[in-house]
Amino acid sequence: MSKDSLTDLHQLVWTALLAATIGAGAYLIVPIGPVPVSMQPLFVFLAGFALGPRRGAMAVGLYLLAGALGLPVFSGGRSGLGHLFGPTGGYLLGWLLTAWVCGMARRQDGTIPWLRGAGFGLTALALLYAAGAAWLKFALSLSWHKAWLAGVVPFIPWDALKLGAALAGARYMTRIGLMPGRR
Ligand SMILES: O=C(O)CCCC[C@@H]1SC[C@@H]2NC(=O)N[C@@H]21
Repeated sequence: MSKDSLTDLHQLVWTALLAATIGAGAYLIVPIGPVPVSMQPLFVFLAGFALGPRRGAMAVGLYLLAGALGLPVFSGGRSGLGHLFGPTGGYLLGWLLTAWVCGMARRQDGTIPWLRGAGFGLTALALLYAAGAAWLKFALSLSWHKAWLAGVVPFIPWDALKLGAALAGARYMTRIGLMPGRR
């Protein structure tokens, strides 16, 4: 097998693995209202940081496809198009962009400097909140203020921690040579 095909296979395995971990994170939730605190974003951030923009977004795409087709991978083990386009649909679809923007922190040589990672990560998080809260507002006919209170405020400290953990995790995985190189 050539080195390029091995790299492709390695990337494919990690893409599938990270898609599966996002699904596993859907079972680690704290239901606090229409939007739960969940571990899914940790793995979405990790997919972006560890795989880069294209593969990171592919991992999320794979995850969304699995959920849309009926696998119980959305928060609390839910599934289906009804949930994908339900009140939390803005976060779910927004994760494609989240993973992409986190992935942009990854340099050509695979390194992710702390500051660069934090910059792209926080930008990704702000975009995710904008998509998630705007969708929530229209799905549940909330005021902007209520959408902000239910869809953004309670998550900020936890998501900041998840972002830091994902960044540290991706840097470590890259440093020990666990992540596939670029083609
Ligand atoms: O219904 C789903 O499967 C998606 C849940 C979305 C949860 C959002 S993601 C951003 C924010 N951080 C959390 O921990 N929960 C919300």
